[in-house]
Amino acid sequence: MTQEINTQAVADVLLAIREKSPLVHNITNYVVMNNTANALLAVGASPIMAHAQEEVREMVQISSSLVINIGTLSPAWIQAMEIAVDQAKKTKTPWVLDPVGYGASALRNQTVADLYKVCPPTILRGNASEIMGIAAQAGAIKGVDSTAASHEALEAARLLVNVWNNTISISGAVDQVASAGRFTQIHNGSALMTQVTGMGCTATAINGACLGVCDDTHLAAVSAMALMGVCGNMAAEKAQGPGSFQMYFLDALYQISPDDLEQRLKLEHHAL
Ligand SMILES: Nc1ncnc2c1ncn2[C@@H]1O[C@H](COP(=O)(O)OP(=O)(O)OP(=O)(O)O)[C@@H](O)[C@H]1O
Ligand SMILES: Cc1ncsc1CCO
Ligand SMILES: [Mg+2]
Repeated sequence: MTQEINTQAVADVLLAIREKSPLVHNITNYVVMNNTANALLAVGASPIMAHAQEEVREMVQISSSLVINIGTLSPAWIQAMEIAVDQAKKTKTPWVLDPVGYGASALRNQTVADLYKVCPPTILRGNASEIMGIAAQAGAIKGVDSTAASHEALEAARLLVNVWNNTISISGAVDQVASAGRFTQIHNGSALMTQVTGMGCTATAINGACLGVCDDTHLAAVSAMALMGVCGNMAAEKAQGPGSFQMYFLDALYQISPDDLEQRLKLEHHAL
């Protein structure tokens, strides 16, 4: 279902998360496991972190969405990710991929390719370099500039949307979400977010929460980056540095209201 993308629609997604508390199954990295579970709880979702091959099918079956993050890979985890994605395909559970560090090693590149072979993600959420790397691998663009700004990655996202017909979310100073025919920019956030590890991974987890309550994948992806950005603005007003920013960010996810979104959210829409 395609819905109009505006502040009210984002507020409705937030309220639905708080009302339904969707179970979000995460296979994520060691660095951010605690931060992302706390972020999901603060926004109103229910996190479960589980990566044993023996149980991931059952976890996907009872979850509203699946989040896969390749930040700290090992062979057993990769197998578990493939099993979980296979189960998500069977149960039509929406899933989000965070291709952390794509392009930095053959293992990361191969893992992403193998997961795509099982089933392409409902939402691909990465930074500009990662998205451009995946587009280059898919043959969609010619080369990768590792210092790519998110506007340079938009063309890569457009081509990936054409190949896979899914939603691509590119984070950066301005976040950009691209789906078939639609492209939304989110002008919020704070530079302090780059000084706390795993804010991108947190964004990916929040995408999982939004997908758990919203069938419109573009609206879900925009809502996630809107919540991240506005909470980033709220936290930055109080923080004295990365430590207190992390604390205030978590509080902002817990406290954020439709009014806060109304006052702060800056969305911009374009045709893709
Ligand atoms: N310069 C900036 N100004 C405002 N917000 C920013 C800036 N850079 C990043 N952000 C915000 O920080 C969050 C994470 O985005 P980022 O692009 O840093 O992800 P990432 O590179 O995947 O991070 P990581 O892998 O380290 O977790 C997003 O919500 C984004 O909007
Ligand atoms: C620092 C780091 N290393 C692997 S994953 C991760 C968290 C940010 O993505
Ligand atoms: Mg990242």
